[in-house]
Amino acid sequence: MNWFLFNKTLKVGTVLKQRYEVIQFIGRGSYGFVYLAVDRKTNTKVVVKQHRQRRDHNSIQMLKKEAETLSSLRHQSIPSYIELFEEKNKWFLVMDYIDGSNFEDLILLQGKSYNEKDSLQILFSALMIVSYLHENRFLHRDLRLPNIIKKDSELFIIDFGLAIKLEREEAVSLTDGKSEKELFKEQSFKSDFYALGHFLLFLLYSTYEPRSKQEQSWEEELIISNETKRIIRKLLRIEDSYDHIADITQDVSALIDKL
Ligand SMILES: Nc1ncnc2c1ncn2[C@@H]1O[C@H](COP(=O)(O)OP(=O)(O)OP(=O)(O)O)[C@@H](O)[C@H]1O
Repeated sequence: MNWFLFNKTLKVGTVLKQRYEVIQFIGRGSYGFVYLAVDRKTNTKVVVKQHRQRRDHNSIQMLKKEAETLSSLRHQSIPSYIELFEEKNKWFLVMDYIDGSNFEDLILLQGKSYNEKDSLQILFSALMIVSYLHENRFLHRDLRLPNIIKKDSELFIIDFGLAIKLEREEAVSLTDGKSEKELFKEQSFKSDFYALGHFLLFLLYSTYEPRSKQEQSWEEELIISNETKRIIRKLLRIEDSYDHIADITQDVSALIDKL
């Protein structure tokens, strides 16, 4: 197989299934290409993900798994599944397009900054969506800045490529010398809590102005309340971790009211 030709991206103007017209190439993900397209049937913008042939992954399987996850979720803050299809030996997944900006772009490109209260309010909105996932026994396992989108004042979570349905939760306690990667990917709800801890830290760092040339720990660098520090420590499992998402939501909401 000619890998290069197989992995060529679609041209703007290509119409798939006589329905989806590619209008923009959005990006190259770990296992596929992502396009913005217009659904001629509904005249709305959609996202089309195309698998990319890789020697080391079964990208078709991954795309199918993402389609299965998306099709079993229904939430106003998660893109709706439209369809999965094969055309000319390539597989495509179509979903709603969320016309907003992800937090990586908001902070790094647009220079947005979030104070302690803003950051906790954003975390609270993310927790509402993750609660829905966890209630349905799904773990997202990739809650990073590029996968959390803000559209007007609403938050959305995208990219269910690594999500899994948890049949049986791994018993996990403290970090036990695990690497960051292992903590993100663990088959436990705590892996999403861990990612949300990092998400909160990134939001808080958006207002950070270095006061010393020496690099310090986040607890020394960030000027935030002890309560927020404690929430982060628990999310990152530096101390007694959270067991249930409802406990996080409760702590965050009580603290927002206080600040
Ligand atoms: N439903 C969507 N609405 C808006 N933008 C989207 C949507 N899905 C994906 N994108 C955009 O395309 C980019 C890549 O998509 P996605 O993260 O799902 O692909 P991936 O192959 O899993 O990538 P990665 O390796 O970065 O995880 C996202 O960062 C986002 O900018």
